[in-house]
Amino acid sequence: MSDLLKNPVLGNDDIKSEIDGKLQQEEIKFEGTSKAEEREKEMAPPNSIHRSGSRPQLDVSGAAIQGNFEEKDPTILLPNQSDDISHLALDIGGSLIKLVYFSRHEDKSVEDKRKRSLKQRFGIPNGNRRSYPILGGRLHFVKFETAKINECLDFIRSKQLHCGGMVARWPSDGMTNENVVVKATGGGAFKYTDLFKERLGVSLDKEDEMDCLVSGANFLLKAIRHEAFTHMEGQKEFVQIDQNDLFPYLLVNIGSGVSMIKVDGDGEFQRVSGTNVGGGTYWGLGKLLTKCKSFDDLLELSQRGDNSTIDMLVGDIYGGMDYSKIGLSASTIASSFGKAISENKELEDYRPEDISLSLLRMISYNIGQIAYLNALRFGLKRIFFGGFFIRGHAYTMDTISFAVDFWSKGGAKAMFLRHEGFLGALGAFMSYEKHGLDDVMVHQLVERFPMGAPYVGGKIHGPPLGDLNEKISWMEKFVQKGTEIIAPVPMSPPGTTGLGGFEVPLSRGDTLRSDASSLNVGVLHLVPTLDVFPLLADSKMYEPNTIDLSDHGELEYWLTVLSEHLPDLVDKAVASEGGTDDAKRRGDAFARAFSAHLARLMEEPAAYGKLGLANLLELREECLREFQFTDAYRSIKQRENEASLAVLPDLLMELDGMSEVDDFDVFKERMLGSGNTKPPPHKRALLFVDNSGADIVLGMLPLARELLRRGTEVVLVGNSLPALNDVTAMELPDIVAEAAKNCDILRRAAEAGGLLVDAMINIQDSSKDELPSVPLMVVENGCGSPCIDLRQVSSELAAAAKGADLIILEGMGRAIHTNFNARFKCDALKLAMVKNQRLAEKLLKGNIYDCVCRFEPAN
Ligand SMILES: CC(C)(COP(=O)(O)O)[C@@H](O)C(=O)NCCC(=O)O
Ligand SMILES: [Mn+2]
Repeated sequence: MSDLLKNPVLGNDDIKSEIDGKLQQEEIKFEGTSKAEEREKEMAPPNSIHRSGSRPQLDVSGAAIQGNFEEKDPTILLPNQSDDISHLALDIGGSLIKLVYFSRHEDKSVEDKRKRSLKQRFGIPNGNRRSYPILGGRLHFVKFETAKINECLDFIRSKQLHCGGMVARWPSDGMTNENVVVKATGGGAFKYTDLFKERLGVSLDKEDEMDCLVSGANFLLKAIRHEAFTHMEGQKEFVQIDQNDLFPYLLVNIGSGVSMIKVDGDGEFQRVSGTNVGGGTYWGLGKLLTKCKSFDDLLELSQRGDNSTIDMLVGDIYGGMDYSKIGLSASTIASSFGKAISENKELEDYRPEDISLSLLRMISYNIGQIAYLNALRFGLKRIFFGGFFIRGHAYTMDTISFAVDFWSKGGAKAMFLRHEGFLGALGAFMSYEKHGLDDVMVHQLVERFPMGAPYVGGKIHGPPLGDLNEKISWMEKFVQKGTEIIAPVPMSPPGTTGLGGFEVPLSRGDTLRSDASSLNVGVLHLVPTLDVFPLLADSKMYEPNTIDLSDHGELEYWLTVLSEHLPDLVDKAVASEGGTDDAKRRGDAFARAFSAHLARLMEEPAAYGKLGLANLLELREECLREFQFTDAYRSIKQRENEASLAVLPDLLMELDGMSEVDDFDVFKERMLGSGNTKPPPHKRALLFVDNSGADIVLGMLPLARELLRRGTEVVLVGNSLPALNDVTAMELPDIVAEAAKNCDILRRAAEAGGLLVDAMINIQDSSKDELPSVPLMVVENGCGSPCIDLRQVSSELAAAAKGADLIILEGMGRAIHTNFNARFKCDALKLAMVKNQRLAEKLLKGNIYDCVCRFEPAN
């Protein structure tokens, strides 16, 4: 099916950088429009990323009542409000405060003529974004120690999370906090009511803890693709939950104490059991026995422990033998802490490490066992474990998993949740009447992992980061201290507890993570305009990534490739911002941040969820944007486009002079037919374009022209945000307009597609009396990466796809790294140059710079 050919036109990454004008930084302002903002609006690509300014402020200019004036509490819209305004919910537990807040951003997408004409053509309804409730923004997850509640209050104040959200109540309470009510659950919601009123002026609206745990868990399991995972013998495996087959399940929440809840549906549950031996027990007893100051220290200690010095093992009783008749190996714990009774030792004679591990195993095993017995009692196959006791700690999870596996004889599996500690807080958030999350779909959520935000799923330390400058300083500080942020190093095999039965861990220390410093929780972006690409043959089975990074060798290889490319990318990024000192400082911070991501992923590949190469490449782009490099290749792209446009007329002449277009068997037959049969042209082709310059101008546009000539409508699908030298949807109309000056076919089609509205002035050979042409259109794909995950594309692409019967995916990122194995409902052509020797050999049995042309006709 796959042919390898040489093609000099596709792909071009070897381009030198050039200094470009620096983008002015965003200014937060209250009224009017600053020059900086006007400039940014002009330059911002559709749905451009938000550039966070300093502290969020309310801009009440232009405030207007939405809906009925007679209503008691009408909604007031703040049209000029441009920064984070949040909804906040809290879970105040005995040990930790968990906080979930939502920040909404101004919709910066530009409704230009191209978009208006697309909307008409594809029947996209106006305002597919609900004006209220809030949707389109970010969900943040933050935690604090309850003992340091003042830090939490400072954080809320500094971010103004207590200011009541996007709506103010009319008319009496306006923008003051007086009648602002914050949803809260957990015992602290009662205990700290007065403190919140005193310090922040807000009232805590108490929500039932069990209600919250269940609705938080249900939301996560339905809305996040890789939320649940199993953890056995050090191996983490993500589990795809079928939304329609979620219930019933047992939810085990391990906080200070433990609740076991049988969940039968949304809001349908029963607390069937629990145990008072939980996280508080581990911490409390551990503190007394080891003098450890914190839970995390205690957990850390356990990693160096050997519990056999203190636990009584089956072998201790049976003279080193297994008790195989009842399935107990010699190394099975017969009695936790049991050795202490027969030895003439005092507490000081035991190592704190051993005590901590013994305690951890005792408690985790006990919870796992009770959970399984309850699952058995109610015939539940699935058990999900949450709560901050787990802390992503490999040993804890392995111990719980072992207990469930052992007692169920392999019939039941323990599953864990990435947002383990935030179930209650999320549930409290869900209890706001209008939060907009009720019917969020998996494909509308994108998780991102911003760097430099110690409060975002990170360790509890330092003041909240306000702006980019603080973030950069934070990165610099870490580097100076030589801690945490380290360059990628050759890695050891993925961590394993080597549990292999309920035995002494074979490996510990470095390979066992306590994970207290990185909770593996990112920021959840809600993007209501994302859709599943409707032409996927089977969206449930679709896997965008071709290369599986769970293979250790692949992971190491690609992390090294990205690490080696970093200096060159930083040079380009800094040059794209004028090479100023500020740009250099940001470039440095970006390099450190991205290196830290790579180091983190080397250490724990599944830290950010299921990892594929596409995620890595996207992470790099996101990281660039985080440090305000909005388009590192901007001037390089421009120069390449200009150079290519200059030779386009010659190429078109050459192509027109050819008797037959270079082609391959099946595609050729589909396009040109054989013998006397002339196949009908495709109705509409979607061309997923890739790079700027020769790639688009001399490759994809001439291909589009051939299709148009045959009467096929052409939709050019470009990126929503810049990524490397990829051409964006915003840039395409100008490129097409330039190309159209040399080509009637392109010109008429672009005109018919609404692309040339403003750009028709200099057309040299326009004749007015031509027949109307099939249209050439441009849509954005919803991505800002060199790869594309077709489960999450823009609504305009999804709409355009509905009438398409040919898909052309072009470029290494879109056609090889992702979608190489994707199957579609219609004809699909995958074209790419392979710019990596190893990939060329392994995947295609070819060589670097070979080109792939893969044609897969519709079934
Ligand atoms: C980043 C890319 C996917 C972009 O390729 P494109 O999609 O533009 O063809 C590709 O250049 C890539 O995989 N680069 C790393 C390969 C290497 O340098 O070996
Ligand atoms: Mn590209």
